[in-house]
Amino acid sequence: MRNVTLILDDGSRFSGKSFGYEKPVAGEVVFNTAMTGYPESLTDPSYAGQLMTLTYPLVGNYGVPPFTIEPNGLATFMESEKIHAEAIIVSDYSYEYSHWNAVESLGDWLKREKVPGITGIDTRELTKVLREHGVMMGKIVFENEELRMKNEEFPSYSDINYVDQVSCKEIIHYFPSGTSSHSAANSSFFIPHSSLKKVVLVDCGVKTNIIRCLLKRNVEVIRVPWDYDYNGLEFDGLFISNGPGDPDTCDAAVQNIRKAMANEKLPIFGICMGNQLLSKAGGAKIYKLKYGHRSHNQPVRMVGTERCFITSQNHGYAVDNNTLSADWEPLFINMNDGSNEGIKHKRNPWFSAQFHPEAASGPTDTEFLFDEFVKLL
Ligand SMILES: NC(=O)CC[C@H](N)C(=O)O
Repeated sequence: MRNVTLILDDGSRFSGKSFGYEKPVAGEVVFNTAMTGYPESLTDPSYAGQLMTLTYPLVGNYGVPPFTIEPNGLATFMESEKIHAEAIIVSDYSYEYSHWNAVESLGDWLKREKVPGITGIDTRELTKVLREHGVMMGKIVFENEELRMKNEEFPSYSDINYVDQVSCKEIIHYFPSGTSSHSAANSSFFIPHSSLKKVVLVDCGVKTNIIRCLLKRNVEVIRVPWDYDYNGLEFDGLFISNGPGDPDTCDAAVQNIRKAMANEKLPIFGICMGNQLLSKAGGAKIYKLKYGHRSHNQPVRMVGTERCFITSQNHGYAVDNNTLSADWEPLFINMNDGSNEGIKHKRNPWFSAQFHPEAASGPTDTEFLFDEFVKLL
């Protein structure tokens, strides 16, 4: 097992061993405190550009499910078509695995997808450093390659438009019957008539379980590239997806949402990046959290009620509640740090959640938000 060093932007170093693909990588080092869910998290496009540290110490013991694809083109058990995180950092990788649905080990999957995995890292100490300092860039350097990497600059996470890298490049039309069709984004696309409600899904890096949650509610989903102007199409609702990176790099999406808002009756629902882009379209500002929310047990309160939900989360930016205009109000608030967890318009059917109601992985307690959206269509 090759020795590796994780070097943070502030100079801190952590030594470990490689159990994945051997390739030096750099990215924003973040931590996730969930106890399970590495197949879903690794394939969540919102982790693009990030080195994912898992604080739960024992990782890999339930292996990896098969990468089977459904007739509609969606992966059965994964959240996208490949691993998007730059690397995974764990304390104690389990070489043995056992699970009814496992077909390979985490290490073999990482090697196949050319993604580094490192074990033997004191993830408790690493997380303490990130909590004190805030998230920072880091690189994984392999033994005997230190010199080559030494003078390489850390890229700046917030300057890169990761959404553009992970969004679909063509329009994909999904039907609840379990099929799909593709059209080039520059063709004159029209939505064929059917009796079902149609949702345009702005793909900033959508997780497949969001598409599954919509299809399960018997709506057609028209998935479009993040910067596609869908405003000439005929549809019943607009959905804005999760996605990686800084929402300030996604201006084209914000402009299109603003145009869509000319129709005050059009239902709009956003998740995570979708909450941030809807907020920006409404005039609010976004800031970067010190170390983000990445876990399965983030408590949020529905504003105006005493109802609290345990949610699955993965975000590093947040909407500044103080910058919401008079037409908008917070819909959910984080019980740990008081930050915004969703917004809603006071008159129009427009709302969003900073957390993940589709879970995958994590608790499904807030999946009812999809029901609320579909009822509005
Ligand atoms: N999962 C997401 O959509 C994350 C949104 C954004 N990239 C953030 O980190 O805040």
